[in-house]
Parts: sequence; structure tokens; C-alpha cells
Amino acid sequence: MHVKICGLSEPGHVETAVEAGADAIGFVLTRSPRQVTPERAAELAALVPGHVLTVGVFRGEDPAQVRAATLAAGLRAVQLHGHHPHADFTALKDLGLSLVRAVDAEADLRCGAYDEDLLIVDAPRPGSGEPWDWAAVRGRPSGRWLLAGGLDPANVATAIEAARPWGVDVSSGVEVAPGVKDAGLIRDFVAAARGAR
Ligand SMILES: O=C(O)c1ccccc1N[C@@H]1O[C@H](COP(=O)(O)O)[C@@H](O)[C@H]1O
Repeated sequence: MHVKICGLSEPGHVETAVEAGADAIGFVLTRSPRQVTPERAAELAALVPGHVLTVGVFRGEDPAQVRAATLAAGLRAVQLHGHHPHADFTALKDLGLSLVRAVDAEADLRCGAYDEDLLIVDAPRPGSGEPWDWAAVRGRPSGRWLLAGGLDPANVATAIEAARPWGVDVSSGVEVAPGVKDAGLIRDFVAAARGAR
């Protein structure tokens, strides 16, 4: 089970996520209570070992803005939220980074349909912490895909059982307030996701 912890902004929480065994760590580079500057993301990404993927999270920015921020932060993957056209992914292909397409359940759920390397199937409002009907997508996405949206340490095993994803992604569910992560919740989330059947 691939586990991504998203929206980190403090060095201690990055270290906690790495120690807990996260496979990917997301830095939000778009408007959000979790937004960090590319310079801050670069400082935080420097704490992440090579086996853990560092991801820049965007929503609504054009490819030129995404390119500039991702390169400034030195990240290894780009996550585009919303209904970006195929051309936006094509425009970023030459970066040689992993491309992640993050959409709601109404979108095309074939991983790779937009030349992306990884698909995230998320709630209609990304980063809101709102649970949704995870079981509704069971069997629909193809390829490597992460389930996101309203997951937390207490419900992630149920969500995995319901949707059968390749991995999971969380932001709000490991926080005590919007944008304020909690080390214990990060550890609990990784352990619960890994322990799920
Ligand atoms: O986390 C954010 O603030 C955010 C903002 C804008 C776009 C995406 C964002 N995060 C992504 O949303 C889901 C997690 O949502 P939740 O808070 O756990 O319900 C995940 O894909 C994050 O990468």
C-alpha cells in the first residue's frame, strides 16, 4: 500500500512522515491553509531521502507557473488537481518528473489517459477533509491510483476495503486544525494504511 502524506510545512513533520514510512510527501504550492513557497518547499524537500517521492501540489495554475515553482522547489513530481487538459500534462513531460493527475470520481479514471504516471481519485473539494462514497469507485480506476478525500487514521482501513486502491493520500486527516499537522496522527495514519487488508 503506497502512502502519501500531503500538505507538510514543518521540518519535524517531514521527518516524522519519513520515519513512519511514507512513500511520498506533498507540498502544497497553491492557495490553501497548507500553502508553502517554493523556497520553503525546497528547504523541506532537502530533508527527504531519495526513496521518498517529493510532490508539488497545484490547482488552477498554468503549466508555466507549475514548471517554475516545481523547478525552484527541486521536487520530483507534479500533482495537478482539477480538469486540466491533456495538453497541460504534455507541456510538463520534458521536465522528466512524475506527473500526477488528481480528479474527482466523475473524470476519466484510467491512469495514463493523460500521460500521467499516477492517478489520484479525490473528493469534489480537494483538501477539505470531507469523506465521500469511496466504494462508488471500486473497480473503476485502472493502473496505479491513490484514494484521497476525507481519510484519517480511524477510517483509512475501511476506505481501502471499500475502494481497493493501489495507495492512499491524506492531508486534513492528520491535522488538529487546518494546516496544522500532528506527528501522532501521521504515524497512526501510515500504520493503519499499512495494516489494512
Ligand atoms: O491539501 C490541500 O490543501 C490541497 C489544496 C489544493 C489542492 C489539493 C490539496 N490537497 C490534496 O487534497 C487531497 C487530500 O484531501 P483531504 O484534506 O485529506 O481530504 C490530497 O489529494 C491532497 O494532495
